[in-house]
Amino acid sequence: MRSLRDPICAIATPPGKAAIGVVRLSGEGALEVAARVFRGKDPRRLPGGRFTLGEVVDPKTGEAIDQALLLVFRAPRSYTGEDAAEFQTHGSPAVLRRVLEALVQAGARVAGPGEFTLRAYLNGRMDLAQAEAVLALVEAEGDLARRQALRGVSGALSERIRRLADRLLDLLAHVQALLDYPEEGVEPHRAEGVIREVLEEVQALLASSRAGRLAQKGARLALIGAPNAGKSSLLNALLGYERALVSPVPGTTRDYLEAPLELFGIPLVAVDTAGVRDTEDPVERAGVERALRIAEEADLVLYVADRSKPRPEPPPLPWERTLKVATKADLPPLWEDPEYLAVSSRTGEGLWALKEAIRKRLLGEASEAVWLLSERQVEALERAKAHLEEALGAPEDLMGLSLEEAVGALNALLGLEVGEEVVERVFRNFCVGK
Ligand SMILES: Nc1nc2c(c(=O)[nH]1)N(C=O)[C@@H](CNc1ccc(C(=O)N[C@@H](CCC(=O)O)C(=O)O)cc1)CN2
Ligand SMILES: Nc1nc2c(ncn2[C@@H]2O[C@H](COP(=O)(O)OP(=O)(O)OP(=O)(O)O)[C@@H](O)[C@H]2O)c(=O)[nH]1
Ligand SMILES: [Mg+2]
Repeated sequence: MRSLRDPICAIATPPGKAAIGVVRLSGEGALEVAARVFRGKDPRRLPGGRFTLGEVVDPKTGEAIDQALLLVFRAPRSYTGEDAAEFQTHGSPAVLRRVLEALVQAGARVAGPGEFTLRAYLNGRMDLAQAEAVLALVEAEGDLARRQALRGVSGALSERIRRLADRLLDLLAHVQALLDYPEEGVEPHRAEGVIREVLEEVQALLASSRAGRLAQKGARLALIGAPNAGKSSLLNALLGYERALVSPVPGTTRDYLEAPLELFGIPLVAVDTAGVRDTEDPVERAGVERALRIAEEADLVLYVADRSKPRPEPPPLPWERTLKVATKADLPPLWEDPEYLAVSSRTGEGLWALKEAIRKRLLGEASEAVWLLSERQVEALERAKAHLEEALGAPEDLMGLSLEEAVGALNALLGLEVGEEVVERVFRNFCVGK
């Protein structure tokens, strides 16, 4: 791993022009480095938590690069836990690049991805689960992902994991006592009760991981049905604006069409497709084949059928991830089926219920308390689960071993006693400057 205390610097704001840009600096000697590039009050004499207005200058030539606000942080009261500084300049790429160069000339090194947060972790400012939550927060696209990630950053998930580990450690102490002093200690069936409770919570957390992934990565929602069923109209109704062409002519949508749609904070891509029917027209055929493939690949399919026409024969669809929708509910129905949600794109009737149904199908009943935020966290909990299951059936002398392994897995989730490779892998995914 790289040196862990030397001064590092990075542009923290996104590439491109903006009103303000931020360059961060952190590490031992950061304020000395800052002093070499700053004309104004001496950063070395500023107390932490203060800012001052001055100029960033080229340390070799003294040329002014830009006006800047300088923020000073003093260890351990900073994001990283080290001495740190931030330069807030005008947000032009030309300025930010020069400020970064100046800092490098003054003795700092350009930070690797996630290196600021890595230091925050190594300095005990946050655990590994919180660091992953920082990553998830930076990457959050929908409001749900943002909310979940923020809970992780503030330590709600870590707190839950720590409580579970504590319970197992208590139990472990009892089991040990039982072995050492067999006449006292715990009844075996009490141990089983505790393990079962912990196991249940672990399983609930694991069940939340699917929802967490969905909130982060979003989902694809495919609208499939016969020509003229009202797919494009439904897409427009869900979006709230006229994205797709609608007409009374069957076969209006020839190729598929994608539109981003945020539903209850979940980032979705809704895909409108060509109406599915047997046809000789090669172009239309290609569209139909595409539609069916899109259904196969979608996270959720809306099978759309017109209730004001004779009931159509449905195409082959992945029914376990399909919601059935009966459209044109404002017209007199020719058929009814309680499995179908009746909606009208024209009046908006049933639209809210459909959105609710989509949310439920995607997120399941996952409680919104805390969610797992990475594959690594899922793996750690899977391991904890396996060892807890092992402990359930085991005689007392072996139960202790399995409990220890389970505690180890929970601790690993928090980044306690994990190897360098694990830590490196977590931070590799970060962006530079975080
Ligand atoms: N300009 C700026 N904005 C930012 C960050 C940053 O690093 N810089 N953050 C980066 O992710 C987030 C805020 N996270 C932070 C967490 C702790 C400290 C910090 O200095 N904590 C000290 C001092 C607290 C105080 O003075 O009240 C401490 O906790 O001791 C700073 C930012 C979001 N906004
Ligand atoms: N009354 C009523 N008419 C609707 C409703 N939804 C769609 N329509 C009409 O049904 C016809 C077909 O709608 P589209 O949305 O283009 O149907 P589609 O499934 O996309 O059709 P293709 O692209 O040809 O596969 C249009 O004339 C719409 O105005 C509805 O809720 N109520
Ligand atoms: Mg259409």
